[in-house]
Amino acid sequence: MEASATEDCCVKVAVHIRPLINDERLQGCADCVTVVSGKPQVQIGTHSFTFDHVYGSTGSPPSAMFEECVAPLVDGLFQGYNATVLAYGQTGSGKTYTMGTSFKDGSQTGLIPQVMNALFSKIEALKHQTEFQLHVSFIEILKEEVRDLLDHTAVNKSETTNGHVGKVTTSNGVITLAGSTEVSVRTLKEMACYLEQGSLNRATGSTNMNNQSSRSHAIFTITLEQMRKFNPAFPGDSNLNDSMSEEYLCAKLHLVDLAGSERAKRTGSDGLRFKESCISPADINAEETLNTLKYANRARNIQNKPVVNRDPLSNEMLKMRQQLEFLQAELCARVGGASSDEIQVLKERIAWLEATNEDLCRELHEYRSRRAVTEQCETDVHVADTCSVRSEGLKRGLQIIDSSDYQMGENMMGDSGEIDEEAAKEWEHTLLQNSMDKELNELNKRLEQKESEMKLFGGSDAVALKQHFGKKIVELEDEKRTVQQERDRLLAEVENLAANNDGQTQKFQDIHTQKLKALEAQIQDLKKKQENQVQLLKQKQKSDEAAKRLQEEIQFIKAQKRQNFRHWKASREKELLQLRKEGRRNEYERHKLQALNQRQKLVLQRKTEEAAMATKRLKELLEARKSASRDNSVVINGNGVNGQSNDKSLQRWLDHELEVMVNVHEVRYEYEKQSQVRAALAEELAVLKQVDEFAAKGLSPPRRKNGFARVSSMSPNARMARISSLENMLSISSNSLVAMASQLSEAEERDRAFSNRGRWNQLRSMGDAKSLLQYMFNSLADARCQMWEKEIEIKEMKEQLKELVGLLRQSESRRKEVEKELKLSEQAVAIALATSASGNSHNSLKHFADDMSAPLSPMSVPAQKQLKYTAGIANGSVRESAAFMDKTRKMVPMGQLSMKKLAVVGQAGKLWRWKRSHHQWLLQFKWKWQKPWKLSEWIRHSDETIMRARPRPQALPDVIEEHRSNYSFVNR
Ligand SMILES: Nc1ncnc2c1ncn2[C@@H]1O[C@H](COP(=O)(O)OP(=O)(O)OP(=O)(O)O)[C@@H](O)[C@H]1O
Repeated sequence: MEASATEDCCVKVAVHIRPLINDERLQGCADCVTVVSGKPQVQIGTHSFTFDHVYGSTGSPPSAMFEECVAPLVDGLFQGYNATVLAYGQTGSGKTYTMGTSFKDGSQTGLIPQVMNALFSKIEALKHQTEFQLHVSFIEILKEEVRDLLDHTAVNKSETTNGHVGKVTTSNGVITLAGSTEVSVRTLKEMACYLEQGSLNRATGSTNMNNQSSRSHAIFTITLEQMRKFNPAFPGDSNLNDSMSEEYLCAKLHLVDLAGSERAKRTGSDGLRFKESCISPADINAEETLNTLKYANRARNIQNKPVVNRDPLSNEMLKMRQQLEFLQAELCARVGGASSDEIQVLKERIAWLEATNEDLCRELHEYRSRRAVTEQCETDVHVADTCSVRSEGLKRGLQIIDSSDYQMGENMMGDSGEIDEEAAKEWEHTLLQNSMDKELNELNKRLEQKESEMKLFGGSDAVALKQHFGKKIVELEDEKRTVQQERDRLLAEVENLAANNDGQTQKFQDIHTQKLKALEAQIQDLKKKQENQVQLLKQKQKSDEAAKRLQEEIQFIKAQKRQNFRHWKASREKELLQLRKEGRRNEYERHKLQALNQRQKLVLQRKTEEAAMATKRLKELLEARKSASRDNSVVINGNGVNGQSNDKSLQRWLDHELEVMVNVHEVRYEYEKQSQVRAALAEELAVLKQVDEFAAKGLSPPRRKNGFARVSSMSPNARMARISSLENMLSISSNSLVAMASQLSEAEERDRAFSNRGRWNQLRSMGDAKSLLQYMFNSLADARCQMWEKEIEIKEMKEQLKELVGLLRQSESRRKEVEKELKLSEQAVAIALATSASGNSHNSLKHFADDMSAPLSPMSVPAQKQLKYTAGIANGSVRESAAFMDKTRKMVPMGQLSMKKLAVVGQAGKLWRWKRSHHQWLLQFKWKWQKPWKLSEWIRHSDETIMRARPRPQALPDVIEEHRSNYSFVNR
């Protein structure tokens, strides 16, 4: 921005929405701020605000903040413009984080470190033509005190005057800080060191002074002085020569980390150029976030007039230089410039240059298109190569897959290699699968074989086979014997024939010999067959044994299988039982949880409705106030109304104001309550989620305090149901909180505006003031009297409560005593029965029965009567009180009483009436004030007590009666 271009400009405002931090997440906070997509617009509840920039959440990324918002200010610094960057927002909204005021270990996240980087880069680029001097100061403002953070002595001495800076205001309104350290810096490292040192001093002070950081403003100021050298004849020429002139500029960049907005309210921010508004998106901070956004939105209307901070002398010189330039230009124009020859030469030169330029452009174009073509070709070739390689690879892969003796090619490269590798893997897989299939088939075959063998050898066929082989052997034996006989016969014949020894005989002999040989062969054959049969028989025996063994094994396996099945069945049944048990427990838990969810939801809904009512009422009151203030101003400005009606309108106005205040108080109270409820819900949700995480990892969750013990034992389904219910409730709570925050912020806003204008502007005369004061006095007196009455009532109620508690305790102890006695008497009955059963005399039983008819204790508690009363809240132990029972028993008809006695009875009657009214009151009190769940607990407890107590006094007389009338039964 040049000095000549100086114009008014508005303060620019950017909103930085930080993410929810852990603490907020733990509190179950929800995001209540939304960014309108593509626009620098923020929405919270029903409110909508537009800024110059929005970062974070779903706005622009925070990393762009420096370039878009602060870098132009750094550029402006080099042109002599002052600038200020302010971080405004509630405590914990991220101001320090955004500014980087707590700069540590070279962290680059904040704006200040980025400013320093940009500053030094620019200095480096300009140092050949400009001389720079940099100074920094770092101060902290807490209330009215200014503390120098670069003063070593200031550390740990915040109570002393050391390090404290005096404020001096000069005549032209510029504020200078006397005594603040302004250190000269030469390098980035030095500057970073000072920032770090100052941050450290601030942090130290903060610990000493109870989190001062959120209550104090921190200002880091960078002062840039520059001595620019330039040639006045050619302002654009940066070459240094003897005729150089100098220009001095000095500008400051203030980087301010303001105090938490809710603590230190508005500060004067004259001359600010840029403003970062940090906000927390958490619903719990909704009210303050709204206030911040409203304030920031208003800040956009502040107008600034930037001025270059120039040395007056160099300013004057610059003006003169500009004038000189202007005059020179004018002179040139007037004189008419150069000769026509020169112009001609120049024109020719221009034409030549233009032609050359055209040629060059054409060449460049050709070259570019050639290059494009070459590149395209190269690309095509490359693509073609790749394709061919791929297709080759594919082919090869397919060939390899087709061939049965597939081997993976190790030298395959590139894409084809990948394809082949994939194919190889696939093939390998197929092979493996085939071999496994084969193996399986083999096994199946063997199994089948075995089974057929089993069939062959086992079963009833085996006996038949054995018989068959036996028969076969016998047949063979017979055949053998026949053949042997035939042979013997033939041998004998041969011998006979040998003895005869003639030609014919020789012939017969030969025939016989041949026959014999054939028979011998037959015998041999038969022998072999016999041996084979024997072998077969042996084999058969072996197979039989094997079959037997197999059979035994099968039996064993079957038995084992049966046993396993029994075990499995038993374990399944056990599991089922367990599951059923768990199911029942889960069901019970589910019901319990459902009831709890329902109850809590109802309570929350009721609270939310109450809050909504209060909020609505507040809204109406605020609207009414707005229109009323308009009416009032009309009335007052009109001056046409008599004093009485003016008084009335002032009184109405006062009542209204007070009502608004009370309503704001009510909404704030509801807000606090709602926050507490929300915190409790969030805590439970966090625990449940933690338990869920542990469960997902198969770990047992850590032990919790009493309230959360049941969370750990919840079933996953119950947990899920509870989580969803809690989330639902949290969302309701969050909406309610945001709605309340919105109205509270509105009320505060209007109240501020109202207070600024002056609350008492409505009062125009002393008469008005006096009358209103009188009205106020009366109202106050009324209120105090009412308060006094209420206090007395409370006191009385407290006393009654105390008394009732005493009575309750008394009757409780009495009940216990009675129960004890009852137990004793039961034992006595049991003993008596046992004694009578063992043949004791009628007398002893009679004696016992007499004993039983007599009072059980000196107090003669009418046990049946006492225990017969109907169950209910009012019939709590108070009614059982011994005193009350005594009084009841002592009542006698009025006619039988003397006057003296009547007086006593009258006293007793009074007491009795008081007791009765007291019990009625107690009944009402309990119904009214007891929490519903306590009440139901009480009912259950009292019912149980009665149920336990009731049968005994009834059973006891029955038993005695039975003993009295059926004595023979006892003897039997
Ligand atoms: N943009 C962010 N991203 C992540 N965490 C952040 C961001 N902004 C702030 N935080 C975290 O929020 C917490 C509060 O931030 P910070 O101290 O900057 O707030 P503050 O407004 O300066 O508070 P105070 O007014 O008390 O000084 C810190 O733990 C910080 O790390």
